[in-house]
Amino acid sequence: MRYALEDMLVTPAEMAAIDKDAADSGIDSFSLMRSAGMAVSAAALRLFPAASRFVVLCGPGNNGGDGYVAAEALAGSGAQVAVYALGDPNKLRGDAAKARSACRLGVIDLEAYQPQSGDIVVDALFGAGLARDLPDAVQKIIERVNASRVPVVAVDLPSGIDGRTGEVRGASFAAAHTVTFMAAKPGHVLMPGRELSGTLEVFDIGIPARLVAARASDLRINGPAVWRQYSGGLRPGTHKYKRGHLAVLSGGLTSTGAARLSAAAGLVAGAGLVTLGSPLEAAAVNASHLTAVMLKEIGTAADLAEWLRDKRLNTFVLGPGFGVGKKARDFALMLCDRALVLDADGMSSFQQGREELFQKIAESGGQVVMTPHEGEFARLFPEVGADTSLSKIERAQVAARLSHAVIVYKGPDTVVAAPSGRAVVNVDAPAWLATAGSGDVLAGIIGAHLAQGMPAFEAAAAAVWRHGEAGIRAGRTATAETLVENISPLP
Ligand SMILES: NC(=O)C1=CN([C@@H]2O[C@H](COP(=O)(O)OP(=O)(O)OC[C@H]3O[C@@H](n4cnc5c(N)ncnc54)[C@H](OP(=O)(O)O)[C@@H]3O)[C@@H](O)[C@H]2O)[C@H](O)CC1
Ligand SMILES: [K+]
Repeated sequence: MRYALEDMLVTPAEMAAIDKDAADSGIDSFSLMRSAGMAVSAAALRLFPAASRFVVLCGPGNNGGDGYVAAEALAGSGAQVAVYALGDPNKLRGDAAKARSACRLGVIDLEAYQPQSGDIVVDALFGAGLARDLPDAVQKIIERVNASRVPVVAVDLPSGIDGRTGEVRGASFAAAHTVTFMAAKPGHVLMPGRELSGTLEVFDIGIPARLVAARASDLRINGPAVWRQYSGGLRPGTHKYKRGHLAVLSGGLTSTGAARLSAAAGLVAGAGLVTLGSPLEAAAVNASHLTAVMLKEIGTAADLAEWLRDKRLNTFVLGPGFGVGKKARDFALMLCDRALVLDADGMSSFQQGREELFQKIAESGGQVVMTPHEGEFARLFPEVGADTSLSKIERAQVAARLSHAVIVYKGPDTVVAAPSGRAVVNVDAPAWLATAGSGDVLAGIIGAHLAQGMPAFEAAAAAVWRHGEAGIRAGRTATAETLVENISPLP
């Protein structure tokens, strides 16, 4: 069996258990620290060959231990190196104490460090063991370094980033590059940790991949490896190939554009047929803008019930521009037993009465995907949104469990979570993807995948990835329309 470490996400607690398993299996933990420190030294030399001086900042734990190994290796390569330590280096324990005594350089107190032009900082203050907010004195040093614009190479994580949540604990270095070990951590992919980590290098220090995989939960970086086994069946010529019929429900006369964007995206993303269900008052305006997308008059719950007698109608998008209120609630409850993307107003309509929706989803066994951004998430799951002890991944997992739906928790670090706890974090979205109508396009792509028979989790994860790729292709001046034009085939 092959374990793909490249897309795995491992929490600091899981990593600590993996370290222990490695030691229990007879692997020498100091040799792991040596590999870690050597990798950091190699990265620093590779990225900054013209540095006048490497300044290694060492903390009180094993992250500091990696720093002493790196400092010794940098000095051994002929570079100028200075080491500054937090706390008394004589109090280091275990492997970190060993690394300190194998380093021939003198150590200066951390607070004395004044960044100079030409310095490259190697940040080995805190890594996976950061347990609380940083002390004020350390925050001051970090702010001093950040203000000086001296480049920082972080060991494992930029000090101050919580590896589980990506949150800043008081202050954090803004690293140019981070070298982490064996697998990326949630803190490297969740904001603001992702931005503050700079470029990320995952270095294999020699822990067998099977030990990592044995402790890792079902948490991944989103990419084709997560859903390729299903996208293969979507290609013309394969025996599973079907294109499905996607239905998108339009809002009233003055808010029809959002649903048309979803419909257009659904068609480009591969749904065989797309029908816009429109209230009569908006039928003319919709008709004047549609060509390949079909139009059907759906104004009332009775119209919808009649339409639903056609069991081939397997997938719906409800929410974009639809309007908040009873009609949206009634429609959503009628659609829970089909594949349903509940977006925007479709979700906001359940700020009150969500229990009925969640129960219906659980009972119907349909494939429901909900796509909240931060504000919608807080409306639908206020108690989860307000729990600051949880990471964004954990909030999405709790919401998925509560609602029985697949949750696409949108943002620059979109998380897709299933009720089972399975989750992916998306990392390919460019900043300019946050443009008006972008969410409507995403809802349409998810709908297209569901219509083609992809399971809800994979349909959502693949859509989020494809939406990000469309953003990259559309470039900085992307609009919702150009996003649709730039949806490319699924890999
Ligand atoms: N397999 C691997 O990934 C390997 C990783 N290595 C490196 O080891 C670190 C993790 O080492 P650890 O000792 O567990 O943790 P840290 O060095 O990050 O920090 C622990 C010490 O820091 C103190 N601490 C924690 N938070 C604070 C804070 N806010 N303010 C002050 N001090 C803090 C903590 O003290 P406690 O009182 O909480 O015990 C510890 O003294 C990993 O990141 C890698 O770099 C190995 O080298 C190789 C294997
Ligand atoms: K660090």
